[in-house]
Amino acid sequence: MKLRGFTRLARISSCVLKENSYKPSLFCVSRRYCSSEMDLITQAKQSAAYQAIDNHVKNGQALGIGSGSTIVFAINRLAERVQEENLNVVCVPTSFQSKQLLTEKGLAVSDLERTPSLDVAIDGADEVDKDLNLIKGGGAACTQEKIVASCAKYFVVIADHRKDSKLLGEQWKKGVPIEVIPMGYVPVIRAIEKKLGGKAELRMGANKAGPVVTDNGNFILDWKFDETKDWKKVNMEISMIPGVVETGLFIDMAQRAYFGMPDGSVTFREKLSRNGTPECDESEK
Ligand SMILES: O=C[C@H](O)[C@H](O)[C@H](O)COP(=O)(O)O
Repeated sequence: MKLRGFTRLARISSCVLKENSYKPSLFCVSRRYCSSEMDLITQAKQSAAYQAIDNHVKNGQALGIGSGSTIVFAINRLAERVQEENLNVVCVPTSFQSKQLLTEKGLAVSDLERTPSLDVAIDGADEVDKDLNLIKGGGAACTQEKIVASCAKYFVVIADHRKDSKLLGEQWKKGVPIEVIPMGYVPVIRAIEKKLGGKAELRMGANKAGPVVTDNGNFILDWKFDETKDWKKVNMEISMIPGVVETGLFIDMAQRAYFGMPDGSVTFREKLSRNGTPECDESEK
């Protein structure tokens, strides 16, 4: 299978996940995409974002577009491709931020009322574990991001190398973001700490007095946990607490994650189906 000019490398078919990479020396991914003023992390974000847009976006698609600093590069690249290749794509944003960026770039914006079924969703992450489970919500956008990702046939994550972990919590030390209804935030904190231990805190605004308010008018808790968890169970337990709107745990949702590396290469990890073949993004064929 060809990935926009790059040959897919050998499969590790006995594993549930496949690791692969685009080397800068062979493929010049980031050399093509990066400018010298950028620092290495910024370059890594851009390389991953560009690779994902180049591999997964095709004419006629409906796309879910995530939020955060990495997605900015994906939107830039998408706008370039739409203009250069005259692509007809429609984008469903996951936040005010991504809606505004898409609008500024002149890209067609839709919503889940008009476009409830998406071909591909692309989004950043705060951490990605070896099984492609994610922590998201560092920018308080996890609820809309999870809804949009759940509407996509294929969900792609883009991140710099710092986000790549074996286990959740290894790199990301700020805890699991949890969106809550404002009047219930204290009982939710108490319930989480009683059931699961750790410490949950109300996220406070940086340049605003008082708490961070999400695009949905809610608050965000950041739950710092003590040890590695059964994340599927934890996610369900937290979701059951009255007052919880959504968690930033994205369990078993992502099919592929691209990581921009400090040397300019891009690696990816993808989920394989039971017979050892990748869970395909149909548009990639
Ligand atoms: O709420 C924010 C989102 O989940 C972001 O996708 C996540 O925080 C990653 O953001 P960034 O690309 O800025 O690291």
